[in-house]
Amino acid sequence: MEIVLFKVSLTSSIVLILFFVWKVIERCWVAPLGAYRKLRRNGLNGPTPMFPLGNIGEMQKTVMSFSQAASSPSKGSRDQSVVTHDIHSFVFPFFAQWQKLHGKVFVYWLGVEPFLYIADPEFLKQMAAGVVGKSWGKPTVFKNDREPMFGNGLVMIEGDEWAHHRHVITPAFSPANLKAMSGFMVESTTKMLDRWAELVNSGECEIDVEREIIVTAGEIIAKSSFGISHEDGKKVFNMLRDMQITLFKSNRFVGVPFNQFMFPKQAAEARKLGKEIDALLTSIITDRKNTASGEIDGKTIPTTCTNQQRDLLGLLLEDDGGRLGKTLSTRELVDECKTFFFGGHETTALAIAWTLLNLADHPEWQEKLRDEIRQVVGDREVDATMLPGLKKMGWVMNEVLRLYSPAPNVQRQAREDIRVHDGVVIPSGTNMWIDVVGMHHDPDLWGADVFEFRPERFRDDHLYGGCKHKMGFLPFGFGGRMCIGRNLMMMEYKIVLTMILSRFSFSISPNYQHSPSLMLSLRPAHGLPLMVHHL
Ligand code: HEM
Repeated sequence: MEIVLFKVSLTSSIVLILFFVWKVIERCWVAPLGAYRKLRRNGLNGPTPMFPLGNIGEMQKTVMSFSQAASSPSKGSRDQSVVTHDIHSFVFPFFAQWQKLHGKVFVYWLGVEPFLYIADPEFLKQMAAGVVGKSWGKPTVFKNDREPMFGNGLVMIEGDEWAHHRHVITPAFSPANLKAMSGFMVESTTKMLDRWAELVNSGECEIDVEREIIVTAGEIIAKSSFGISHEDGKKVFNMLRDMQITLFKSNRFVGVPFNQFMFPKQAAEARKLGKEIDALLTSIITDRKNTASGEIDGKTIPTTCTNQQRDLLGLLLEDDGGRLGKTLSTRELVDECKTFFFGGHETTALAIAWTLLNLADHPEWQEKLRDEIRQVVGDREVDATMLPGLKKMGWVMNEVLRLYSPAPNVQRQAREDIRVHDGVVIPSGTNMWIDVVGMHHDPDLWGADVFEFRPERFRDDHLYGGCKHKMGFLPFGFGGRMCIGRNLMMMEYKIVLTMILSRFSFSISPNYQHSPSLMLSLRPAHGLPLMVHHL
């Protein structure tokens, strides 16, 4: 009997081990090889991958040799004190190199995941023509990787679920609703500028404006999203930032099978932070829901207290005959609040920070914007109604979003086969990496002055800045999945910049090193120290 039992358990263990080995082989070689052959049959080629790492090894080597060349004092090296806008080969050296060999559309591999690289707006136009918003997917590898940040929020969900969330959330971002948030922006910016004034008065004129503005934008988005009190806001903000840093440290091998086991400490830390953040947001949302329903612990509360706050969460909770926020569960609202935070604060802050760098480099544009502010705002406190009058500021914003797009790429996944043109079909499951920085710095699209800071290119063509192709300027993405927060961003950008320019002038600090780098967003690798002076 014992021998029989032993044989049965031995056989099941062997079967289990064989099954596991087969799964590994299938995941690491068979499935990727099948996808690789299918892509080649469809005329989509690129650098040769080495499974299971794909092209990650080559990418890391290119980055290393590029950084060594950039830091070497030999002839031809890059002077980091000079603000050159020719940054594509600096931010994505491997894409710049592969473009030379394979053109503006090719396939590369992150681990066992194929990515279709696209920097050709005409190809993008043809590809996107027949795909509606809810038919786009998001790369599964990033969904897993960024789950603690975005959960099942709008950035990550797909299909009917995405259509439902987008439909519920869109009205909250209407210009009329956003107007109520300008007060948060003025309040937090005043606090930041008072701090700058103290520093300057005490003789400390060098300020890392990137750090300062990221903190302020975090505070603004926390207030605009969930309207929480300063202390709660700070707590959620710090936890969300810690999580972002933890996740960034552990995402070097995205797409490589079992990569989640490579950084167990960071993964556990992110999970722990994720749970704490979710618990705090859940309690905030539950309180707000109870307040909205007019009941706390079964007791009716006075109607004067049930008026929802005019922040995004309040707008999503507003009862509109059962059509709006009531249809999002607390869990879904938690994920959307996290999504607004991560999708909204760093991108907006970086747009402002890169603008300050460019204005520091072009004092004549500081003056032009100050003149405009004097005419449009005068001595009054800036508010949302004045912003459309700040036209030149709009050109500057677009030019900065072109040269230093805080979202340097757009990521999508084909949920079904997509026919681009005769002979080229993108197979279902293929991920897409649309290289926004590549297109924004392409002389074929922008002409010989592509690397110059020339906001006036948006004077004559305020939507596309004279780009030769309408899909060549994509700071907020494209189609039905385009950024939902762009109006909020524009409002914050203009309010914060108006307030800074009205109180201070600035120039580039001798300690600034120009190194735009990819850290989820496009950031200055060594901060952004400017010399700040009272006007
Ligand atoms: C300079 C500032 C910003 C930039 C450059 C930016 C850029 C982008 C880009 C490129 C996308 C992807 C679009 C696509 O797939 O086609 C996106 C999506 C999104 N953004 Fe923004 N964004 C900014 C500010 C904001 C703000 C302030 C918020 C909200 C508070 C926000 C919330 C979102 C959300 C929720 C999505 C997902 C939309 C969807 O898939 O339906 N963004 N953004």
